[in-house]
Amino acid sequence: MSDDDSMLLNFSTNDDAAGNSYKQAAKVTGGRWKDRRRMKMKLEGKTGSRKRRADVAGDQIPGSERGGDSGKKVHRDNADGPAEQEGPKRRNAHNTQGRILPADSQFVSSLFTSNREITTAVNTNIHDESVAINPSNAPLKTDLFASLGVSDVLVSHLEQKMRIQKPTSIQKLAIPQVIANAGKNDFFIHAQTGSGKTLSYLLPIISTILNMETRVDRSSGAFALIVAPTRELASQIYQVCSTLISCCHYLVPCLLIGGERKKSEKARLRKGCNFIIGTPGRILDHLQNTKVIKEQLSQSLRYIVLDEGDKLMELGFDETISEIIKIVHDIPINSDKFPKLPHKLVHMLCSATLTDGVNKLRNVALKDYKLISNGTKKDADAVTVAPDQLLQRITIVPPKLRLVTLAATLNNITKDFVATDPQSKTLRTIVFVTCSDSVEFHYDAFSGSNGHHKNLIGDSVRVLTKGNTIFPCFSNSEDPNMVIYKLHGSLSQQIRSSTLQHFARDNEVTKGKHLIMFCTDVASRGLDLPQVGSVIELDPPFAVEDHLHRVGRTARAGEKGESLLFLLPGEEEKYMDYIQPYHPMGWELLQFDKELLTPAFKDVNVNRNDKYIRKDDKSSKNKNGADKEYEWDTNATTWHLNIERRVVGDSTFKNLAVKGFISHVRAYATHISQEKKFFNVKFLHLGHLAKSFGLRERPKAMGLQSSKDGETDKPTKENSKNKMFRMARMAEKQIASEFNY
Ligand SMILES: Nc1ncnc2c1ncn2[C@@H]1O[C@H](COP(=O)(O)OP(=O)(O)OP(=O)(O)O)[C@@H](O)[C@H]1O
Repeated sequence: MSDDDSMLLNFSTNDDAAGNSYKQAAKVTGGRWKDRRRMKMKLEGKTGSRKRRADVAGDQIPGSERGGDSGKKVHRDNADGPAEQEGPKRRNAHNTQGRILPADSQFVSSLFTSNREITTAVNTNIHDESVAINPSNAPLKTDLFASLGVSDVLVSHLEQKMRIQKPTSIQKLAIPQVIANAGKNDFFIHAQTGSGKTLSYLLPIISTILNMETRVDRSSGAFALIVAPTRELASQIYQVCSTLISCCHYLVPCLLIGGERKKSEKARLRKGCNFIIGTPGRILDHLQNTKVIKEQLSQSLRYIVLDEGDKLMELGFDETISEIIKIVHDIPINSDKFPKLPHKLVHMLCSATLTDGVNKLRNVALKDYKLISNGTKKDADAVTVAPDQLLQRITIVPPKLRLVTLAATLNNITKDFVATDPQSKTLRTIVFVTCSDSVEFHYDAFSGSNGHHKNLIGDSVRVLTKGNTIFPCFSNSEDPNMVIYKLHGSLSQQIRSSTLQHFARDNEVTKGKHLIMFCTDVASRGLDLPQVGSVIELDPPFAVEDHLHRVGRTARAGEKGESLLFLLPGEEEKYMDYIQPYHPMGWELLQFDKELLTPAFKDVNVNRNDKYIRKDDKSSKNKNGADKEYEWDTNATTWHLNIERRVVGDSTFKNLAVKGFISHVRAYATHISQEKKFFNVKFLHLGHLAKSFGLRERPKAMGLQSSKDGETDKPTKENSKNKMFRMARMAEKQIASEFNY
């Protein structure tokens, strides 16, 4: 990999925004010192000591064929100065064949050249559209909750208030068994994502409490302790529980999660509650330090539920869980007080996927357990598959083109949504990346380009406003119907909760809009968000189980849903064979250029962030003086150039790009060992990958994160590639959750 292999040097700063003069605009601060010096000399009317050939081999000409692999020379030659390279002076340069370029040609970047070849020619797991599909996690057609032993009050509440009429298959299996066998067995509930596992443990617990026909209230003590791996999931379970028991106002739930004030949690515990729901660390903290929680649990506690068991283990909560179980076991049960409740503690473990971690937790937490699974294989090693109705798509995209292909994908989804004349509907898309820094970069890249947005919730939600042209389907005159969100573990708990709430609720701001959330795996587990039409995995997950959980945010409870997985050409292509067993209904393999970029970028005019071209260059107009329409690949290239220009011109954005890139590479090194053969940091083309963060080259010459605008970057002793590998190795040794949360 050469230093500047296919890296672009021919772009200008966004002087539009700054309103600067030509000279100021040419003050490019990024790039290598040689390039900056050459540019400075040029501006001062001096020429460089060494004349280079003026050939422009490999550069793209609008409408010309893609290809060519001689980017290196081109970029060096084109490093003269931003305005000039794309301006009229350079228009008579030669192309690869020595042909004089037409006067109205523009030089555009080499986004489409020097990319690694895609070797997968045939889809080995074709999704057959002609096969009729029954949604695998949908409610059943004939069964009723009443026949499963659910209390009458709950049944009518479910039907009338929650619009839930029929049980799903896992609920049909779990509810009667938990009601009948509680006290004799523990339970391991294992079912697909979105199949209603939450109700499959809450309904039998609440029904058992209601069916004992003993007067209970908040002072009766806590009957169930429910532990979830993330604060978001714990809050969601708390919401579901609150909604369910709103039909019996005397029952009260209590939420204990990290990030909240312990003092107010203590006060709530003191008032009394019947269900304690929380994250492991905070629950253990209260068990060890808050006297009143033990009083709440003593005598009444009968159920302990560990939701998303594998994630609890993956996040390293095994010791915490063991400690919680030990403390809880030491609290005496008074079976005389509630004789109709189970006489001993019932442990329940829930998971959509089975990992070694779950097996370990099963051994720690469950005794004499019954497996309740709606899988085809009735053993604990059954493979969980993606919901049948999920339309999985996969696209193999060269690293340089990841960002622009993502833009195209989001653009296409929006266009399709707008075509349905949504009015009061809301569409949601979740984009998964591996680390917080990458979330920050993508969030800003897709929302903060030109200040045409409205910030909400401490700037974690941005409503795009008129004039925002970041997506190719928008023009200055259109009102963009997109709201962009970010969610990751480095945000404060308050912001995380408010952002998620805003994303999940339909309101005046979100009505008729396409809501796009950039997030880490913090949103991959258990979250039940309404109308999520698409999930995009821009970065493949750290482990295949996470893939199932991520795609499981859509196609829930029988609804339709689509997901798109981005893979890189090369070793990552083999990942498809690896995940094939999880997708028995097959997938569509999309060609990123024909099926994603072309529909998004053809027949649109991508705004140039370069006023010299737009205002003075007649070549950008057609005979009638209107803007000329370019080929889709030129539009895609221009779109990408706009991002690159922003990186150069906006030091804050540049910092986000550099941090995003570095963290992305570090996170890449933390794929689990079984999957390293597909995701090995050594296979990454760092230069090309940097481009997908809007960087001209990997952040060697950019001084990593330390350089301030206008300052010269300090030379580093260590070769940046080695440094990247060293950091990756270091990161590997650290706990993987750093990147998740
Ligand atoms: N019987 C039912 N009929 C209709 N909708 C249901 C039914 N049971 C649950 N749901 C809805 O299905 C959605 C998914 O439920 P839930 O979150 O419990 O799934 P899950 O199996 O826990 O998924 P995950 O594994 O992703 O956590 C929720 O919106 C819930 O309200």
